[in-house]
This record gives sequence, structure tokens and C-alpha cells, in this order.
Amino acid sequence: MRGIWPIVPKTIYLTDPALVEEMLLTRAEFFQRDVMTIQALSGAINKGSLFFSEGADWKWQRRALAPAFRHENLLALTPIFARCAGELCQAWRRERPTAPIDAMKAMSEVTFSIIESAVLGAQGTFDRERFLTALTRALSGVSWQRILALLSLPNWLPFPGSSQINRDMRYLYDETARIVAARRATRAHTPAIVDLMLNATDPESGRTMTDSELIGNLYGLMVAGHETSAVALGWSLWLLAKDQASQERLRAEVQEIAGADDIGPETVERLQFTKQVVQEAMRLFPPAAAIGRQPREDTTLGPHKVLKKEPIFVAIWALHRHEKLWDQPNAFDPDRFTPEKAKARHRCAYLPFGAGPRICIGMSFAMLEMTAILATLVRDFRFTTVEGHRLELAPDFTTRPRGGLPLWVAPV
Ligand code: HEM
Repeated sequence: MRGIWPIVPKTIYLTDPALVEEMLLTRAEFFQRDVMTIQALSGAINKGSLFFSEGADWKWQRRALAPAFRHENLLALTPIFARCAGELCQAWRRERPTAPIDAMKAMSEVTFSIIESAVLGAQGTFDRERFLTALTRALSGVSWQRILALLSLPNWLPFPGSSQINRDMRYLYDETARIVAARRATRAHTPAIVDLMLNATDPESGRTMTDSELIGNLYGLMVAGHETSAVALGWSLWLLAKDQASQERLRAEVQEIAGADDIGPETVERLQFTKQVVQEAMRLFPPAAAIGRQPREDTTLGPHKVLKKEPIFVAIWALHRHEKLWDQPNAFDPDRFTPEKAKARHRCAYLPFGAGPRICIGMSFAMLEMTAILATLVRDFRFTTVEGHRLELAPDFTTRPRGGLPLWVAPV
């Protein structure tokens, strides 16, 4: 895309999997996170965290966090995923909703409970209602921050709602710092991710995380770890509500594999069709619609010249609906993700979690979590669409639609 020199820089959008592979995988070290993303998403709270760091700083934080995201550790979290989804089922059974539920809001609450248990090690560590409200408001400023970044303006400039957002950010910082200090004081050795982070030592340098790295990463995991999964689950439920045959098929799979038992480490990975539904939902509605990079020096990408610092975005939304890569790209068809079909595809045609060294560290966490939640909810409840509802897309920090996703929910 041409820029408006000198105000808006030229921006490159990639929809060719071969070029994406070159940038994210084969020549990843030539490209760093782009300034636009950094300016739009980072603040005092998370500047030094994994997502925003580069070079040796990034490498050691990634190494320090990696053990917490090992597959066997994550499988052990499955009962937490099932319990949190089960609590929502109980609430729906108790309340018997007489009006449509907002699938996005309901999923945010479940995934946030999971973050409280799996990352912080306990629920009720803080005022979740207040924290979630502040977080949602803070994330709503991302569109404005993007505009400021696009115009190369500093991100402290005021915009509508910015003084409330600044107060929210202050509160989120203080709360996260309070949690870190409290955990430091208890010196616990639990499997909660916050404790693994507190106790992480770099085997090469012996370095441990500073308070500011801990606060940034904890905040980063709370944001990245709940909003993206909630959005993917919300879309999964909405797509299943529109496709009752797939919903029935998913329900039958869960009943056959888990019966009436909670989804556990031994069953979650056998729920192949459930996983495919989540994958297909993230193809049609990737929670993060783009991934940004910029070259460290003037270089080439395939046959194209790119200049130092020129922003380059992998246009995930466009890639996932590209006519040359997908048959009937706008149709919902979870069978695109059978293991054979997935293997036959270019490895950079489908990238909800990115690819290469900076691939989402929470990918396996999210896949296990979303599969367990979707299986638990759909086994017990039927989801149907609300007549007359008009979907309004509003890509922001994630692809959360404006006004939520209303659905009818009824016990099976
Ligand atoms: C459906 C759920 C999720 C989606 C779609 C998603 C997507 C992404 C994407 C696209 C990136 C950027 C990759 C890149 O720049 O190449 C990313 C990075 C990251 N994600 Fe996720 N994510 C999800 C869940 C999670 C969870 C559950 C966690 C942690 C609990 C998490 C933590 C992170 C972190 C820390 C990074 C930065 C990694 C780095 O720079 O090394 N994400 N994610």
C-alpha cells in the first residue's frame, strides 16, 4: 500500500505464503517486530516483555517462559479448562437464560477464569470484574493508538476516551505489580505460570526476571492469553449455531469419546473434530488479523526490494480467505483440517498463531483450552442464532465483533 509521504509510511501486506515463509521462518533474523505494532500495543506496563523484546533479551525470556508451556505441563491443566467451562454450564442450567447470551462476553469470562487459575494459580486473586472492565476499556484504545502510530505521532497524545484509558492502565499496572509482589513474598513453587516465571533462571547467564519484566510478562499473558482464545471460541459457537449438522457431529464426538465425564488429559487430544471446528473458526475469523515486522536493514523479500523499517504485515485475514489457497474460502468446513488435508497445505497458508521463532508461545495452551471448553459446552447445550441479528465486524486489538455475538442457548 502506498503511503502519504512524509506522514504515512508505505506499508506492505503479504498474502503469498512463500514470502511469508521467507519473512517469518527462513530469514526471520532479518526482520524484527514493527514499530507500528509496538507503538499501538505497548505501554509502560509491558514494554520490556517477551512480545516486545528483541535479540538476546527476547531469547532469554523465551527460554525462561518455555518450560511453563511444555506440552505435558499444559495437558495437566486440562481439568482447570474443563472445570471453568463446567461452571458456566452450571450457571446456565441454574439461570435458564430467557434472552440470548452474548457468546463473546461469556467466553471472555471463562478464559479469564482459566488465566486466573493457570497463570496466577488461584481464582479471586483480585477484583476480576473491575480488572476485566479496565482491560476491555484499555484495549479499546488500540484503534486510536494505531492511527497515531500510522501518522508517526507519539502515543501519549490525547484521543477520545484517553484519560479514562490512562486511569485504567494505571490501575492494571498497580494490580499486576501487587500480584507479583505478593507471589514474591510467598516464594511458592506451584505449577502456576507466575511461579514458574518467578523461579526461572537462565541456564547460560544465571539471570532471573526483574520486577518490570515480570509485571510486563504477567500482564502480557493475561491479555494475550484470554482475549484471543475468547474471540476464537465466540466465533466457533456462532459458526456452529449456523451449522447445526456440524454442531450435532461435534456433540456426538464428545459423547463417544468422553461420555458424561469431564474432558481430561486422556480425552482432550482425541477430540479431532472439535479441534477442527476451532481451527476452521480461526481460519474464517483469525483472532489476530495481521502480524507485523520490519527489516533491520534494506533488503529483499522474494524479488521485491524492501527498505529498512518499512512496515510489512502478514495479512492473515486475506491469506485465510484467499481464493488461490482455499476452495470456497468463505464457507465453514471443518473438514479442511483433517490431518491429511492440513499436511498437504503450504505451511504458511494458515497462520492464526504466526510461524517461526516468534510463533505464539501459548499455541498449545490455547488449542487444548479451546477444545476442552467447546467440547464441554456443546455436549450439554444447543446453540442457535438470533433471528434478525446483523453481524458488525470491528477489527480492533482482535476480531471481536461490535455489540457482541448474541446466541440462544438451551440444554440438549
Ligand atoms: C486463540 C488463541 C491465540 C491466538 C490466535 C494467538 C495469536 C498470536 C500471534 C498471531 C502472535 C504473534 C506471532 C508473531 O509475531 O509471529 C502471538 C504471540 C504471542 N502469544 Fe499468542 N495467541 C493466542 C493465545 C495465547 C495464549 C493462551 C498465550 C499465553 C498464555 C499467548 C501468549 C503469546 C505471547 C507471549 C506471544 C509473544 C511471543 C514472542 O514474541 O516470542 N497467546 N500470539
